[in-house]
Amino acid sequence: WLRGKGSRESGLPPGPPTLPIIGNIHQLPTKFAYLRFTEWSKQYGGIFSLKLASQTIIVISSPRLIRDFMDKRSGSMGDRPPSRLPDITTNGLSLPLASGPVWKSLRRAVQQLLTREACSRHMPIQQAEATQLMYDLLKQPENFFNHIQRQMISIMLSTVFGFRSPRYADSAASIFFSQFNTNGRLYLNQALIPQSTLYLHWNIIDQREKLGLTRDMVGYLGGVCIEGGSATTAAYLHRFVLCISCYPDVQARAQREIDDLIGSNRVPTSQDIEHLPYIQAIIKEVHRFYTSGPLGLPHATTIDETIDGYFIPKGSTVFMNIYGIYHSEELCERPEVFNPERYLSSEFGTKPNADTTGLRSDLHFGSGRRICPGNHLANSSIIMNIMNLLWGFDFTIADAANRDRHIPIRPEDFTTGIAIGPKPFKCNIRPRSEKHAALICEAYAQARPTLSMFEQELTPSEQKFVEDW
Ligand code: HEM
Repeated sequence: WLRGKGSRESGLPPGPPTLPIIGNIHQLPTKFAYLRFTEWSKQYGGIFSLKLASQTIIVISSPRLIRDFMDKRSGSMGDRPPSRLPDITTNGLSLPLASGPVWKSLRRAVQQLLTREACSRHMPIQQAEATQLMYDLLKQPENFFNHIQRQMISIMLSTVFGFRSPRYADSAASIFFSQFNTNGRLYLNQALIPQSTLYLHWNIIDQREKLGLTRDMVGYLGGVCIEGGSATTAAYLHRFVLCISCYPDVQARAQREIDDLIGSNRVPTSQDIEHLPYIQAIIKEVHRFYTSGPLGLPHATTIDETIDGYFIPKGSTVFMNIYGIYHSEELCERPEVFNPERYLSSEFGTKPNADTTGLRSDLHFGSGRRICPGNHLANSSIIMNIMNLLWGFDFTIADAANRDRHIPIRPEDFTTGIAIGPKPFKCNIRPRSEKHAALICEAYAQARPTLSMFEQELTPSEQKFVEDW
């Protein structure tokens, strides 16, 4: 039964030479696989294959093939490869890893929570939370890393469960995270959460049977939203702070743009973004430069497929090499440089005459029917926070070693978890003027009634924090 094991079957896309039995296992790095995959894509092209013993891995680094294969044939590409450990710890109920009817029910429910229309109902609390972030930065700028995480966890708690987390330490957020981390599961505790505040998740519970959800599935859904939704968006904002601190010219230009539109007599609102093309370009460039999930999440094929004359057997694991596309020298001028301007001269930040077939601006959210269901929520948080931060604060990198290196793009400076973000770093954050600081305090006072609607379940120490802060 070992005969042929590890070797590449004829008809598969090309790839690095294999060894008997193990295939390419010995060449796979344990960390930062996207860098090796990107090197291989330069050698073997927009689609290549690897063998891990008898398992076939397909890596796609061509936007055209992502469109034709992963987006258009999403029905046969939308499964996930089996993952034994997470399946044991979550009973197969974790949406990002789930398959078959369980995935269908969970996906329908999450989409209901996060449609564009549903997200517009979350705007007031997102806006109020973004205002608290400015206020937090005024009061304790050195803790910016945690303030950003708190905000994102709090938004997810409010949108999913109807209550917020006003501070980071000993908060509902940390309790949820510790439950999630220790048990690999997160239960919805109805006794703790009054019906009146459980406005959204309650909808899901109400329709539980229609959606085909068990009580356990509802619990896991909440956990996945909080974990997936907050870690990714917080890591994005950490990457933004890093980029903007290391590139003072970009920061100054963005501030000129926002000053011309808004000045210092009011805080930004969500409608302002339409008139801020350079800031829009910064948002895209941060996604491109430091890709959150460089290989997305793996997909799996449910039937035999052919693409561009290659055979892709049923059960193959397929990665989209988002990092490789965003850092392709064929597509981008000097991809290793943080340069938002590239998005002012072309829609996808590509160089003149690049072949942009199949490119889209949201590759970082994945593909096909598995595309990130949290994209609207993430986008609106990102837009609001980036406008606020550039309007209200000056950022300078505090650590001279980082400043001299210009920008730490080295993979070892990044976390390797669910979403790639910089490890904690020091940054000096100061309000741009006393007038800006006063407006931030005023905006926070105005945001308090919205925030307090989600504060009916605070612990006494959280209550004291809210009163004193
Ligand atoms: C900047 C922020 C975010 C980025 C870059 C991001 C990126 C991604 C990516 C690449 C995938 C895999 C898609 C695929 O398999 O093709 C994904 C899946 C997922 N994301 Fe996000 N995400 C973000 C924010 C959020 C938010 C705010 C939520 C809110 C709940 C969320 C919930 C999920 C879920 C539940 C899945 C699994 C979907 C499935 O397997 O059907 N994400 N995300």
